[in-house]
Amino acid sequence: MNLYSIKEPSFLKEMDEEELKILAQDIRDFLIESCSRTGGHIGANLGVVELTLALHKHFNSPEDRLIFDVGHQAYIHKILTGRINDFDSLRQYKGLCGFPKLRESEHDVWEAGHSSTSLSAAMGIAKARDIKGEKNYVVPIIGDGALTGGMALEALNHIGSDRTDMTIILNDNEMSIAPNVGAVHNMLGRMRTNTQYNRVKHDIEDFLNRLPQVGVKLRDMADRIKDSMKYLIVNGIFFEELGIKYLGPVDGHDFEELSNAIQISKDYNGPVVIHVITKKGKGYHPAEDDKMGKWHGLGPYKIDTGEVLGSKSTPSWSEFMSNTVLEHAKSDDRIVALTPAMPVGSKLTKFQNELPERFFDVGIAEQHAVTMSAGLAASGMRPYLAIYSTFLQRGFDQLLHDVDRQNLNVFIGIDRSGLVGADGETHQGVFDISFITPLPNMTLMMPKDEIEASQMIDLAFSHEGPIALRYPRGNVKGLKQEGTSEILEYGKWELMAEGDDMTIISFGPTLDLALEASDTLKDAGIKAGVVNARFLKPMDHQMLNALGGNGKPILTVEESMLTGGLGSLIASYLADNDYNNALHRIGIDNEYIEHGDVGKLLEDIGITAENIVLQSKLLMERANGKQIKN
Ligand SMILES: Cc1ncc(C[n+]2csc(CCOP(=O)(O)OP(=O)(O)O)c2C)c(N)n1
Ligand SMILES: CC(=O)[C@@H](O)[C@H](O)COP(=O)(O)O
Ligand SMILES: [Mg+2]
Repeated sequence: MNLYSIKEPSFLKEMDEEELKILAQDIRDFLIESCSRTGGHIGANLGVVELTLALHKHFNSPEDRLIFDVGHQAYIHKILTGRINDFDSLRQYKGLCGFPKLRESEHDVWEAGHSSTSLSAAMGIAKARDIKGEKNYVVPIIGDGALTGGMALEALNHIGSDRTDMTIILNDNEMSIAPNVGAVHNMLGRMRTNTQYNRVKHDIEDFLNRLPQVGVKLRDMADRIKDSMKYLIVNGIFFEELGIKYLGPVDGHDFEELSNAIQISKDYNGPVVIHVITKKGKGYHPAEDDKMGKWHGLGPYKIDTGEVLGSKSTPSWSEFMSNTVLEHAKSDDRIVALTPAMPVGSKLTKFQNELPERFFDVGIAEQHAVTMSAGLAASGMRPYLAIYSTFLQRGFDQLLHDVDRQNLNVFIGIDRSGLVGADGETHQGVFDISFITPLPNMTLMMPKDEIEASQMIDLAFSHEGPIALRYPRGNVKGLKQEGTSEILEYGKWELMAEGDDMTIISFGPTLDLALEASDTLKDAGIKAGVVNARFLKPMDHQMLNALGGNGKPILTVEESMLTGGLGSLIASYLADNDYNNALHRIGIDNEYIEHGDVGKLLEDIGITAENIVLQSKLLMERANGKQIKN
């Protein structure tokens, strides 16, 4: 069939297995080709082609609610709900979102991006259904990786005890981004291989069902025998004991098996989990053979070779950070490294290979990772926790309650700080400054380049108390470290350009824009100094007193939320100390920033050299009451 003519999924109801197989192949071919140009989460999607077709065949979306955990595997769902023509713009500026998006389709009933939310969402949606007396199926689709997240386990605890009617699809491909880890993963492994147990269980149930109805007593006894035998033979005992009916394992690439399991679940009154076994990357060799998580999500690639296009010549920030930390760890055996399921993205695999006994991938468990770091520090270790800014949001209470309050020596590498681009509003790393700076004991830094980052890492490992270093997605500048590293003075900002008329204060990558703007402003006769506010906490009060004292206008620039950001902190400091410099802040003003090319997003927000120039002139006019020449 012509994929481009699909408007909604009801046509699937009429399709037989052979037709479905052909459609599955067409969708795979489309995804491999389309993602080769745009990039995207190709691996996860190739694994759920048959599963998504089966779900849309047997359930009636949108009345039945399909809730995708993380949401990175919803491309087939998007195709089946009439969005194939938008795939050229996948994850691009103003284009199709890489995750379910309420405004894109009535079939997207839940937005995500962060993992392990689907079961709690399903519980809320199912409860609302029951209270309102509606009749529909609620179907969360959760991966084996996402199932290890605390929220998912909290939700199972509730769903099982409440016996709320829903069909949980557990998509088990043995992979998180990297190979999945942990005891839940090991347990799923045992369930996967227990097909024999399943057969025995089925035979016993069959035997009991055939027993003549010779009285309640015998029937009760038979049930009890069956219950006690469960411990020996029933697969999925974990779910069954929680009160959730287990069906599986089911081959997720076999339409007949999928159909049978879904039909049984629909007839069952109460929560059911269907354990579906799939192969990540199915049908495309480079992705199918990938054991390292490279094909989980990536940029454009060559289809025939699987070569990823557009690789950079300098190391990524993640690689630089993790390898520098590894060098420290080699000479200090108190240093350990932790990651919540992101060894690939945070580039900790070298650390993992070289010092495996001091490396912990704790799975999708940010809260646990933060508190475990605190525990390590409480026992004299020097933990380094690499965590994406967006995922640290999950661990905020742990950062406050366990790390900061106890003033422990935890070093946090805040990866993907600032805008991340293609993943969009669920993943932008723009809130951490606002939620970290109120914590009394924290130190928070962001370097302008890798040389400064090196100095900050030195400082972090000798610092007493919690300390965090933000670094962006993308690559380091490729600067050469000359001689021995200079020692960074704690809490000191850096004057990068002199200028008597006004001061631009920024930090991290946006400093380059500030320097460029300062140069341009000279043509308009404005001498703008540039300050590198590399310590976001504590701020450099000596420098601020000097700037406050000279009374000249101050412009702040940050790739971060304005509320609680550096500009706000400076404004508060100036006001609290009776300085009345004219001030303007450039940053993100109370909105979520969607997906797209970071350059374009920065332009929209006004984080460009041109806008810094413009705002500087306006600020100078405001302060001096006279117009500046263009
Ligand atoms: C809270 C949170 N932590 C980490 C991530 C990063 N992440 C995205 S997908 C993924 C792996 C999910 O594995 P699984 O649920 O098994 O899905 P699969 O990709 O295997 O289909 C991870 C760790 C995230 N999205 N949210
Ligand atoms: C869906 C998700 O959370 C991850 O797959 C994320 O897209 C990874 O981002 P990076 O590509 O920046 O590692
Ligand atoms: Mg998985």
